Amino acid sequence: MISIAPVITIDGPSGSGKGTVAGILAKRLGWNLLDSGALYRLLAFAAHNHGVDLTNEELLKKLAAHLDVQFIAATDGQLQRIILEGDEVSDVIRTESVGSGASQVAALPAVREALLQRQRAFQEAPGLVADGRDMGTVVFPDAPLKIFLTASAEERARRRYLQLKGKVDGVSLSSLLDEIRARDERDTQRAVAPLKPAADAIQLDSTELSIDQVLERIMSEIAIRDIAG
Ligand SMILES: Nc1ncnc2c1ncn2[C@@H]1O[C@H](COP(=O)(O)OP(=O)(O)OP(=O)(O)O)[C@@H](O)[C@H]1O
Ligand SMILES: Nc1ccn([C@H]2C[C@H](O)[C@@H](COP(=O)(O)O)O2)c(=O)n1
Repeated sequence: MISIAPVITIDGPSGSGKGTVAGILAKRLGWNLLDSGALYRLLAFAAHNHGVDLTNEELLKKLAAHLDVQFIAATDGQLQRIILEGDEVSDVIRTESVGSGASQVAALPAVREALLQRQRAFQEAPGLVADGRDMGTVVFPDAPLKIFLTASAEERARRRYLQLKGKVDGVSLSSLLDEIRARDERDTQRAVAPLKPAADAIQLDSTELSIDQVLERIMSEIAIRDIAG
């Protein structure tokens, strides 16, 4: 009998806490992790390095298909590391400008198609926690547990501000709020795989919840479904 590794999908807008929660959950369950947003960020970053325009769908499709990237799993006390063309880029791809570039290339159908199989290849035993925008709707439509994590734009900008303050020069709460709203607009309004909850997703608003409270809710959904052994 072929057994397919179970997938937990966590989709939602920027700053809702998907990446944080997915990382902790994967570690707790001992499962694999797919940070799908990192793939779009890596593509935007590589395009910039190679002088490829973010509207050139044909060249971006080729770049996406040949992206030389390695994800090194988190170890005790260390987050997952990301290597692009031999260089560690774990931090440099996290800026809001790379995020905005990622959101632009992610709107191109040929780019999404080129990255689809690469994302599905992360579905390996004993299981996968995948976070992004279309994990539950397009990439893993049969996942036994789908979470759609949200928070108000103001709270998400506040979280991002706290995250970047002291690390990045010139961050302001109001410009972060503008950038988050612009990214929400692009990610929800694009024609292909827009950000939206899957019909069978559990919607969780984390505006008033701590990270631990979000995890607790998800752990109880995992227990109800008995999907983590
Ligand atoms: N429930 C929460 N309460 C307070 N802070 C939170 C909560 N969830 C996440 N955070 C913090 O908010 C920031 C953004 O979280 P995270 O990067 O996980 O969001 P994200 O949804 O993955 O964003 P993106 O899609 O842009 O990568 C981090 O500093 C994280 O620690
Ligand atoms: N499954 C995904 C993941 C990400 N994107 C796009 C849209 C985001 O604005 C951008 C960066 O993602 P983040 O790292 O902030 O989660 O990438 C997407 O379209 N589909």
